[in-house]
Amino acid sequence: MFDTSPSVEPAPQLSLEDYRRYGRQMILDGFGLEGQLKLHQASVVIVGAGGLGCPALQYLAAAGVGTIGVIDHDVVEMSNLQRQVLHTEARVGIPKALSAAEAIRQLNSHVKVNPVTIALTAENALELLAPYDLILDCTDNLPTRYLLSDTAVQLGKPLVSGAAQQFEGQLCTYNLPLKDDCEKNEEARRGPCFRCLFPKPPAPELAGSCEELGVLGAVTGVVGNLQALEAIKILTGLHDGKPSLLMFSALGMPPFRSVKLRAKRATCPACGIEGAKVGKIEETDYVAFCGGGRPDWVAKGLVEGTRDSRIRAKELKSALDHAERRPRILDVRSRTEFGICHIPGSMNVPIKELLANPSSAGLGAGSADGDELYVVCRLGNDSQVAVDAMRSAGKTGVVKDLVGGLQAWAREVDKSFPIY
Ligand SMILES: Nc1ncnc2c1ncn2[C@@H]1O[C@H](COP(=O)(O)OP(=O)(O)OP(=O)(O)O)[C@@H](O)[C@H]1O
Repeated sequence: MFDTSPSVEPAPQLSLEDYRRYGRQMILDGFGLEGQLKLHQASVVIVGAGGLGCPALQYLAAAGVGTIGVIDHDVVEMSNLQRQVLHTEARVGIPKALSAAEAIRQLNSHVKVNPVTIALTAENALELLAPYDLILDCTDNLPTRYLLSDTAVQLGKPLVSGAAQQFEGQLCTYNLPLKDDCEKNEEARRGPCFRCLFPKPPAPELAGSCEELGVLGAVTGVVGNLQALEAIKILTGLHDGKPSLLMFSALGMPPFRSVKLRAKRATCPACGIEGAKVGKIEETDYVAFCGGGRPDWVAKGLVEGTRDSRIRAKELKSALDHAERRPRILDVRSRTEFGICHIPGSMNVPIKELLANPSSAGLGAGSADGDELYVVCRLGNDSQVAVDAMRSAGKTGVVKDLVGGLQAWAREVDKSFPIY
């Protein structure tokens, strides 16, 4: 017997153009019209429109995710174009969130894009992330990673986190809704959070940045694409709901390895059953918690109360030209680097030596403890660590570090300065 009763047609909610555009993925087993409609109704927020965020955004927009938020406080620079594939030469200097939004509109005008051009901080994270179903961590610093994880736990949302450096990358979804778990408790039905895996941040000297260590653009492309794929699988129900940590090494054979993750840590202060009240972690100073150099959204003075310990390149130039008593400059790079180039009249105390004895640093011949002292390095990270150490060791008077280091000096003050 054939079933001759009329089939119940789903109310068509996609336009004819949508069927043409998304047909190749809609014919996949397990995806179908239903999968496309789920993407259509979904909202995803991407924090960081850099090396990971650009490919992730591109594939999520192309796949037809209905609403996409893009949060990034930085502007496009020429050195970004090697891997941040949504930005262009013509958009150097404009905010990355706006540049990415423009690229997405050109790719898929049906996607609703919400660009946000300020940094995600403990003060605004709940408000900025709450409207979305799923969060992508495409950032490059530990304070933001802990902040995103804690906020995702608090909001009960999955966090697809990517990382890439040099030839290597990592992918993990935190707070993943589990499928093969019959626990009744909603909180227990989620996978581990970032704090479960990394209860303590690594020592600052072990957490290098792409700016310092380099990264191959295609590596961020691989990880960013995997983040988009993971998000699509979760949103359409194709994900197996088993948390794992995927490691990628471009030079390894095989290049991919993955480890299964166990349940969340019972004692995790963010999400563990025995921890503090779930999702109610009290952390607010994520930068202090992680130690080390401040991320650029703090360093550039984008957060209240951080400006007074820093000086910009043009201000330093003016202080050197006009001060009655010439301020001293302390260069904390290695002796080799100092030998290549330095601002005339600078003293050199390499950062390691300075940290071993911060109380006497900066006191060159003929100087007094209260003199103005400006600390410089190549990029503006070690100089912050130096200033913090000197202050903690009781140094008084004006002690500031140069924002963006000698690279900023070469960019903004002395174009012929031979910084490498
Ligand atoms: N708290 C934050 N809020 C918003 N965006 C963030 C935050 N932390 C980092 N980001 C953004 O994440 C992105 C990380 O991408 P990536 O490391 O490729 O870029 P980059 O910082 O421009 O690189 P480089 O360090 O080489 O200059 C950056 O665009 C950065 O501005």
